[in-house]
Amino acid sequence: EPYRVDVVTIFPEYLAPLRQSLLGKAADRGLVAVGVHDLRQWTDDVHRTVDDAPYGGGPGMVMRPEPWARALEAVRPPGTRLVVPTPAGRPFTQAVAAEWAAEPGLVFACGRYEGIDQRVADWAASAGPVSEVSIGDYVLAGGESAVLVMVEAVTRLLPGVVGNRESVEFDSHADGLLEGPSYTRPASWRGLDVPPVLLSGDHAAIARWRRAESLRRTATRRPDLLAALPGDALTPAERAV
Ligand SMILES: Nc1cc(-c2cccs2)n[nH]1
Repeated sequence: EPYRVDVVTIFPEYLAPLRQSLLGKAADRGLVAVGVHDLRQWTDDVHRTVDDAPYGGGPGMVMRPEPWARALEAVRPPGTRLVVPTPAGRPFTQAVAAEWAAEPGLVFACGRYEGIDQRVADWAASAGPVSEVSIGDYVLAGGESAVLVMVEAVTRLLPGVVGNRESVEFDSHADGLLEGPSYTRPASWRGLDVPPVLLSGDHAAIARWRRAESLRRTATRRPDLLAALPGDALTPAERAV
């Protein structure tokens, strides 16, 4: 029973990468099943209209509800989470990705920046969970790029998709901290040397050094993550720094 991902969009060709590389292998191995659906298939006028002017005025266009309801009724298995990318959404985080990876699958509704008629999300809630999520505080022209991001973040957490399980468990953000620097050969490169501890073979010292680098980088680049850590995440010694 592969993890099922369905995407409804007016730019189906934009989602072609979902069949490539990391996801491609996973799809070939039956771990993930991807369906991409053109919203216009569910329009009923000769011009295949999907959007209209916003009630209350304002710039841009809003996507009409009826084509969306028909598409979702056709595509969304009962109980499956509907994900709606939007700059006005709750943050999509590694923790959210892990939660969704534990479910049977996802349906994504790709809207335009001005949005989809709100009644679609309200109506869809009767057939399963609905998550309006943001992948960051910047504005895209449409949800398609956000879907590519979220599908990659979620499917790489599925068992068997990423070869080396450890590399997933030691991701940045997995322990709430940023990953520190990585190095490989040569030991000395253009006058720059790899930190000697990494060549020492002293695995306890290496683990300590890596933890310290991770904390330092998190404090420097993402103090917000540090503040959000649970009370027992840092040892008293680490908190004192
Ligand atoms: N995080 C985020 C999502 C979006 C859009 C989703 C749909 C249209 S624009 N912009 N930024």
